[in-house]
Amino acid sequence: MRTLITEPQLADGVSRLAGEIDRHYQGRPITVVAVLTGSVVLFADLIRRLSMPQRVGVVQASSYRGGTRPGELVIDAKMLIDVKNRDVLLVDDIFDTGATIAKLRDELLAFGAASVATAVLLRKVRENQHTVRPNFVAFEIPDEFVVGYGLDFHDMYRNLPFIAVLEPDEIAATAAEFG
Ligand SMILES: O=P(O)(O)OC[C@H]1O[C@H](OP(=O)(O)OP(=O)(O)O)[C@H](O)[C@@H]1O
Ligand SMILES: Nc1nc2[nH]cnc2c(=O)[nH]1
Repeated sequence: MRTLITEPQLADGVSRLAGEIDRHYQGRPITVVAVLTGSVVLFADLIRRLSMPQRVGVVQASSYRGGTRPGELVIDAKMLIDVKNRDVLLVDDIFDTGATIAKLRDELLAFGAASVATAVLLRKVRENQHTVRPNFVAFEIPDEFVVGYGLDFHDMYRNLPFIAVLEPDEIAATAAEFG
């Protein structure tokens, strides 16, 4: 695999992201919502760097089940805490097509959120992206399938402390063993 973003670079990026979010909210309380599963590593690091009072919740969204291309987007909001009249910060690991963020944003507004802002670690620079853009982005990356720091392939690699691009032979071997 080829490292794209190292562990120290990730730490700097998350601190930068937290600084931007802090400056935006100016100490106002927020409800931070993690998009499971990919955002768990970013989420744990980010919320500890934010300085405003926070309510913390989760929602699940999944569309890349076992592949490098999106399939049907399934959202499970059973574990979501009440967001009515709250300023919500939705946190995800990556904005690729943007379908996940766009749909979740609409759902949170439909649940009565007062506002919804979105923060992502990575935004892919690619064509055919949703026009709804994330408000806070730590890194822009090229259009390649990445893993690590929460991002998976067949639920593997989420534990890597860096972001890497998988080589074609690793994609084939991982699919053969864990697919
Ligand atoms: O911008 P998009 O094209 O919608 O892609 C981004 C989404 O894809 C990944 O989730 P995935 O469906 O792989 O589920 P996971 O979080 O459980 O890995 C990632 O965590 C984002 O939520
Ligand atoms: N692991 C992983 N999941 C994604 N979901 C959308 N894009 C990506 C990606 O590049 N890597």
